[in-house]
Amino acid sequence: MRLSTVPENPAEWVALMFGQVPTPLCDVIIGPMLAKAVIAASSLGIFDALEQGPLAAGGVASRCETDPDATERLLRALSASKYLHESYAPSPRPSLYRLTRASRRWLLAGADKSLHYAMLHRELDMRFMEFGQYVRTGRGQDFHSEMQPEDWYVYHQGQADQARLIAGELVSNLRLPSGATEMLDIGGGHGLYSLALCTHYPHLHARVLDLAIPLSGSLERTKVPAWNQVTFVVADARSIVLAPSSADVVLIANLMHHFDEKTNRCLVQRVAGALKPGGILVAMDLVRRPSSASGGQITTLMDLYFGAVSGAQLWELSDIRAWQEEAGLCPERPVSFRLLPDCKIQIARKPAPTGK
Ligand SMILES: C[S@@+](CC[C@H](N)C(=O)[O-])C[C@H]1O[C@@H](n2cnc3c(N)ncnc32)[C@H](O)[C@@H]1O
Repeated sequence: MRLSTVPENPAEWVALMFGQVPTPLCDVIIGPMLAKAVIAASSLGIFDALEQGPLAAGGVASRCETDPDATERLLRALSASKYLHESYAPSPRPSLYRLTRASRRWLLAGADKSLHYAMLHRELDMRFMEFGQYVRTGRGQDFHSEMQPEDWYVYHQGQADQARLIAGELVSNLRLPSGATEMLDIGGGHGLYSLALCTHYPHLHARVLDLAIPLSGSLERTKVPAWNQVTFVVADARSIVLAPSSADVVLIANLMHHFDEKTNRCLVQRVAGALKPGGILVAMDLVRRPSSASGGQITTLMDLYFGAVSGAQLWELSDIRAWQEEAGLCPERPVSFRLLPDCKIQIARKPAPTGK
């Protein structure tokens, strides 16, 4: 999938066909403004204000405690961009605005598949997108050490929103070693993958290791019994000592793209030592395609982004498999996520000792 300029009438369609539309202007003017408008609407509670039904701009403004005229501009921009429907009424009656199906599904803070915090997370990302500086110098920033304490909440919650969409698919693609009880979730942040696995495997206990742990209560931990099987530990994956032969399963999800090759190779080596014989390392990440010729707008931009924010990159599947093999693990066939095929699950098993 990729973003592109979509014509709205036959004249625009013809102009686009004949290369007469200045598409770069659409990308750099419309793209950032739309992103900022959706993020602002999410943070101001505009979508939530419309949850119970249509409202005029004045009604939205009074619920969100915002300026009525400015709110109307935002509502009109969101309607033109298909985030809301506007029912136009000739003056003096005000237009009414209501949620589209996509906004109701993805943008209400309380929706099952809410991406509310994933939207706010993007504001945080934008602070680090110094692509020009990165490309000039080749040096990335250090996103995790430069975040402010208040940023961590949005970061963990935003990552959690994304994880909720695919945690079920991750679980259905894993077969844990029989009798598995110990899991490490390295860079596990919000811990939702651990929770999903502990729900599925009631005898599993997961330890989530991360630079910062989510605030208790932020993920409604008390309501779900399997949270009792999950513990959070503040740890740096680059240096933490992992007890030998202590884990049945180690998950490294969306962390390798923040590390350079040497760090990843060393991490996989230490993980291999920490696995029990027959245990598995589950590496899950967006991967780089060998060439951008086959598309991949999402992955190539993310690759640039991780370079700029962490001085690292998306890795090719072959890199991850090579680190696993070098560590004495046996990589299995990779699995792709249904809706995001460039996100892969690469499992590798530690061989059990062969009997004499
Ligand atoms: C992109 S998030 C992924 C979170 C979660 N694993 C997921 O897939 O949704 C990367 C996580 O790795 C953590 N992290 C980054 N560097 C780390 C390090 N050196 N040691 C431990 N955790 C780290 C971050 O704090 C963050 O929670």
